[in-house]
Amino acid sequence: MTEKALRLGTRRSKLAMAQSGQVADAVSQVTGRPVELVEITTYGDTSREHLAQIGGTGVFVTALRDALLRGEVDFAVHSLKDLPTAQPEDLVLAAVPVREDPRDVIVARDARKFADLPPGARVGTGSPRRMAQLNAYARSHGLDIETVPIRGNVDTRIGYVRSGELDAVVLAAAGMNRIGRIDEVTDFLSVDTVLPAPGQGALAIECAAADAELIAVLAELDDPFTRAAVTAERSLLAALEAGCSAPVGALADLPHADGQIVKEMRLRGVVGTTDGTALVQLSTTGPVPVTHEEAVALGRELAAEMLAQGAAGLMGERAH
Ligand SMILES: NCc1[nH]cc(CCC(=O)O)c1CC(=O)O
Repeated sequence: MTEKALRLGTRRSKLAMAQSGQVADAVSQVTGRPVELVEITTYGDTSREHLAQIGGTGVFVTALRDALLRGEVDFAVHSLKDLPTAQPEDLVLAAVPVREDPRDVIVARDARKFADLPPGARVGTGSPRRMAQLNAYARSHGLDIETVPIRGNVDTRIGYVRSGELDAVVLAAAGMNRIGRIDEVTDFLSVDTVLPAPGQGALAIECAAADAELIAVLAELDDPFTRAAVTAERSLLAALEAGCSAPVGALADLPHADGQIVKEMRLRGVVGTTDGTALVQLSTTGPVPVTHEEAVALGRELAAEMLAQGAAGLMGERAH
């Protein structure tokens, strides 16, 4: 007797296929059912226009969500940092698995560290958040670098370094890990230097709100701490009224996790101008949130403090 396969909708990119494959294995384990990958092409995969012009990374998500809503697939896996903060009514985040390394990394020529890049170094990134923080660090440490806007998948981005067109590119550690290319990283950027995007390194497993049976099994893959952390980070992003391409970094973690039981969660947030001349960076701590509402409140609280310090003015036209 063969059980009917669960259908997992996925984008075709190397990163999407890698993370969908890993989740497929985990779901197979907990459900005892085979999982079949269903490839879905999104507008973001075929368009060459700059992401900002086609409405941010949300475009990657829309086609998957449409397939879920039409019942063509049973569930989908997203990079949490690419998910818009508004949750569609008929879909639920059934699981947020344990987060991987949230840091940004660089892949640089001659195995360079960020702080050792030669004068005039050209550093590729299409992310205003990365530009703002790298330029701010460079200014305060007397580093002479130029950030260069690029887009494209991981292969394309690393290709700019291999061809000599750029001295370094910035990527997410989690993505490099998932596609098996972590060995090519030449420097892991401390979160004290560059706060990651809200939700970076975490995955979201989404399915139809009506599919109670599937929701119940997917819940086994949920990590409550990761979920609380990314909820606080995304609440901050939403309360700043910023989109996924805004220059906003956020990370919720445990302040002193060295072997002790920690009851406090720290939420850090940053907003800045892409040239790095102005940054608003603040943090707050609260009891480890046990409810969704507590995590949301922590994010809102920090956003209010950041707005009081002029955060809105630094986000420019990207604020909406
Ligand atoms: N914006 C694309 C994207 N979405 C998620 C990841 C990496 C994996 C993750 O952060 O979970 C990446 C690539 C990158 O930023 O280098």
